[in-house]
Amino acid sequence: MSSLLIGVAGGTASGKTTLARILKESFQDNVTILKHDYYYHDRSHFKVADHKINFDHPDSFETELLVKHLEELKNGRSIKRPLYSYKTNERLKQTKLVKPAPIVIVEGILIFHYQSLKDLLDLKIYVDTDADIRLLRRISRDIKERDRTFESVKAQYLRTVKPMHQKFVEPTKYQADIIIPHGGLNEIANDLIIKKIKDHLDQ
Ligand SMILES: Nc1ncnc2c1ncn2[C@@H]1O[C@H](COP(=O)(O)OP(=O)(O)O)[C@@H](O)[C@H]1O
Ligand SMILES: Nc1ccn([C@@H]2O[C@H](COP(=O)(O)O)[C@@H](O)[C@H]2O)c(=O)n1
Repeated sequence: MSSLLIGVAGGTASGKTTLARILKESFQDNVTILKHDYYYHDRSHFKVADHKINFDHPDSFETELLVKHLEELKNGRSIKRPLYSYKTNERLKQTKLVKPAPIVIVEGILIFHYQSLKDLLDLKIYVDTDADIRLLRRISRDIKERDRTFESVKAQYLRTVKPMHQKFVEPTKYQADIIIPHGGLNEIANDLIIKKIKDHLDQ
């Protein structure tokens, strides 16, 4: 059986990681998760506080490498994925071995932007959460987990995150097979996706 590739897109802090985690908890070793964020270009020479970097533009990622890795996984071969630090904006020297699995979830704000990536996906899910909720979540998360200050989150949001969302992320919503409102813990939507995955595993 070839792997089922599921793409989970949506704005920052919409609940992509939360959905991927719920699917992983349900299907354990049957699920492998790859984040587009692992493939950010190295920007360790900048500090986010400089507000110089645009992390929300499609060119910020090494998407060709992600596409290559997804093809490898789909063909049953392991890959060594990059490791990335949001704290230092750095692609680390080490890599992590990822084994193929029946379900591969790839998640990221911009994954439906690239035709080559979209073509690989068997199911495209867009997690749709209101911008004010996402911003509130992002402020808490970035301060707690990504070593940011309120001022830096605010400046980055206004300078790049919001305009890039409007220009590049939001339009990809209409590329999705399923749009999940109130992303993160939408139980009905999550149950429907779990059912779809079960059907694939039972084939
Ligand atoms: N339904 C929800 N209710 C409250 N907080 C949530 C919900 N879904 C996600 N979060 C929180 O919001 C933050 C961003 O969620 P996450 O799933 O990491 O989003 P994304 O991967 O889209 O950036 C995290 O701190 C997460 O715990
Ligand atoms: N060094 C970095 C890399 C990325 N970001 C921001 O992360 C967001 C994407 O991740 P989500 O979990 O929120 O989907 C994106 O909006 C980037 O601005 C960053 O701040 N620093």
